[in-house]
Amino acid sequence: MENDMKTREMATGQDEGNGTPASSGRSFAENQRLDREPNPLKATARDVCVFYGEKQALFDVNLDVEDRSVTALIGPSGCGKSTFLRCLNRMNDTIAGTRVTGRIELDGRDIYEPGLDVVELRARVGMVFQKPNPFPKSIFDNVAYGARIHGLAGDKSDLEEIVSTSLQKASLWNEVKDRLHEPGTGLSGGQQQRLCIARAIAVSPELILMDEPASALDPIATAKIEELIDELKENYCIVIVTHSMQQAARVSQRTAFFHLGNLVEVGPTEQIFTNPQDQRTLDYITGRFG
Ligand SMILES: Nc1ncnc2c1ncn2[C@@H]1O[C@H](COP(=O)(O)OP(=O)(O)OP(=O)(O)O)[C@@H](O)[C@H]1O
Repeated sequence: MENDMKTREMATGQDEGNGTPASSGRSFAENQRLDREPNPLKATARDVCVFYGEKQALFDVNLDVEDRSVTALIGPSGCGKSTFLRCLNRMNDTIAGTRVTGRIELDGRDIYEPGLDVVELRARVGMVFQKPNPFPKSIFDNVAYGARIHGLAGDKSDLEEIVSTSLQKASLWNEVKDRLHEPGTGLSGGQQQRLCIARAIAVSPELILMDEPASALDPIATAKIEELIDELKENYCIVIVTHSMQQAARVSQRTAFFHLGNLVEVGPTEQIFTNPQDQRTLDYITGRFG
């Protein structure tokens, strides 16, 4: 009971020294209702193991990812959160000596099946990294980049439409509409991260992976990204790696706790933070390790 209260306090509280408000002004309970209907599954992982050369980084991970909701991956440093995230769009393929076993399906289709077009997969599964990484191009060209490569725009006005819609969805349009041809790298860190989200959205992904998307940002920019995640979940499936348990509690509906390469526990976020079933989860969320 004491632990319950402590963990509830941790999850609902604000980041120490950060002061980030709860996203969209909604209460913790409203955001993570335990009684909400589960959404259909977007992705499933079954018995997923990852090896970097001889070293095994993930052990038999089984995880269901619901559509139109946010799944947070939490756990101590080195537990395999980013490794798992990268499995979902086969980014691990780009690291020499990496081997993935098991099965990962997106909409019921094995994403590791021979012959699958990885470029197309990465358009369906967008990624936003810890450090904003705009291309050294204009704001417009950053967002237009993927649409051009994938031939999504029939003509110039189609492309302009894609760029403006994506910037609007990323809550950046009003700040940049008069400077679309200035360099993306000239924006603030928070704006750059929203530009990267707009770039990801521009190719109409179904799943968006975010690897600590706010960890390089100040509290105000962090709050904007959290609000944006909250809005995006209405139309997209989002999986986010975060070191901040408060952030996981604010933005996610489901939370998965990793430890030493194992997925220890996954469930509704409120349950994970108030009534975890595994002692390791409890130890982590009460700050005993990590
Ligand atoms: N490219 C790589 N080559 C070899 N080992 C790696 C590589 N990337 C990650 N690892 C190892 O795999 C394990 C899981 O790493 P991973 O980055 O997935 O953890 P994480 O939970 O995301 O950590 P953090 O929270 O610190 O980012 C760690 O032991 C790490 O050292």
